[in-house]
Amino acid sequence: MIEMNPPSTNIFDFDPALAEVLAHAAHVHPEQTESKSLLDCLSRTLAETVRADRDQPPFDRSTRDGFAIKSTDSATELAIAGQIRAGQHWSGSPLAPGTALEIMTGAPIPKGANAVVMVEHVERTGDSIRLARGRTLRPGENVVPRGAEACAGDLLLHRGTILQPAHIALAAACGRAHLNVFRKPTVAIVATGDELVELTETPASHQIRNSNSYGLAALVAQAGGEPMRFPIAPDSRPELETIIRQARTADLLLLSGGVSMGEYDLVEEVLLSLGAEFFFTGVRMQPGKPVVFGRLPASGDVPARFFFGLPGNPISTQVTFHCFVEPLLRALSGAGTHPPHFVQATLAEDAPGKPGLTRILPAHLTSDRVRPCVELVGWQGSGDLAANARANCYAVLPPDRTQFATGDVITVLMR
Ligand SMILES: Nc1nc2c(c(=O)[nH]1)N[C@H]1C(S)=C(S)[C@@H](COP(=O)(O)OP(=O)(O)OC[C@H]3O[C@@H](n4cnc5c(N)ncnc54)[C@H](O)[C@@H]3O)O[C@H]1N2
Ligand code: MOO
Repeated sequence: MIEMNPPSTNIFDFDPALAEVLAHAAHVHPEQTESKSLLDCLSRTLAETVRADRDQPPFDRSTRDGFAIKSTDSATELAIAGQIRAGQHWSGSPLAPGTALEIMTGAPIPKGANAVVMVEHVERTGDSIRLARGRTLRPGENVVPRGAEACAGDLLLHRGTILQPAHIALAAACGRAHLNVFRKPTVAIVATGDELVELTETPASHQIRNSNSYGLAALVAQAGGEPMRFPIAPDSRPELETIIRQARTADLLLLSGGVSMGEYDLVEEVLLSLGAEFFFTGVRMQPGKPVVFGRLPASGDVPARFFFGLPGNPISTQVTFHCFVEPLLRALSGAGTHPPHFVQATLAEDAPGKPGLTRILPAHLTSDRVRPCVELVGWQGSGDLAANARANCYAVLPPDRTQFATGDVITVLMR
């Protein structure tokens, strides 16, 4: 699968193109790690394993405010022998038959008790209680036994986990104020095109603001990379070459624009002159058809580097990022091989396919809590950033049909 072909002949269907990226991602094993304080680890990739430092819960825990009793006593009147709050433990003698201990949520179950009856489910008379009429209590009810969630030493978080708030909370429960995470991969972003101006400049009527560098930087940061924005590269071989030589020091190189058929689309030519191998130079998809994926050889101290030439049209740039760049970037950040985030949803309106092309169109996903529904967002083509901002996902229309009908279940690319 991993082979080198002359650029212009290497056009893939969508699925093989994705398989090609994932095949390369599977060989990526970053090594550099750093220790970070726990809250700085959000969205970073864990470079170690986290084990339970003690049983969780560390004691048989009441899950309700109520009374700790022996379940076999539940039919009788019980004398209240004392109270246990969360943060306390019962230092008196084990619960005697015919007695109950008032207990709060989160408090340890005293010896002799095996269940908790909720305070709302008892009738209290002075210092004694009785289960309310019709109430019964099973052994273990409203109690989580010691170690039921995890035993000391159990592996709770795997190396390669992308740390979400749920993982941060679990690491905190294990007493981990710091974690070892993989160093963020650096990603050079080079926008090409003579028509581009930076945000700080006032564009002339024929000029375009360099929005792709910002869109890509945001996508890179969201996907766990460290964006490095380079100056705009003009459509000139020597200047493009100089910027690519500087940018290849990053772990991954992203170029936008200059990959189509035009006379000034020089990106592939310059990459080839630098010894690049090309895995694909186009994908039968829309938008994003001219997308290029390859690798620059090692040069001096700089190891071989993957690169993507992303089409300059801003929605093509973003769609091809989600489909191809993000999986490789995740691998470079230590998270292993992850395909893009696809889900299934029901089409809420008819949608036109294009035989031979996988269409990945800006769309809006809603859910009526029974099933997710998706509808296309009207757009003016792959330069329409306003339509893209109105969308929250992309509808994936496979290449084998001219028409998709309301009610069809289709794939959706999340972003
Ligand atoms: N004869 C053909 N023409 C085109 C083809 C084709 O197959 N045959 N493919 C079309 C498709 S599809 C796309 S996508 C574009 C991609 O072209 P490039 O990657 O070479 O991009 P450019 O021509 O440089 O720019 C396209 C478009 O995007 C705007 N752009 C570029 N960079 C930025 C940026 N950094 N920020 C904002 N906007 C940007 C640029 O101004 C153009 O409007 O080619 C089609 N043509
Ligand atoms: O990627 Mo091009 O924008 O298909 O339109």
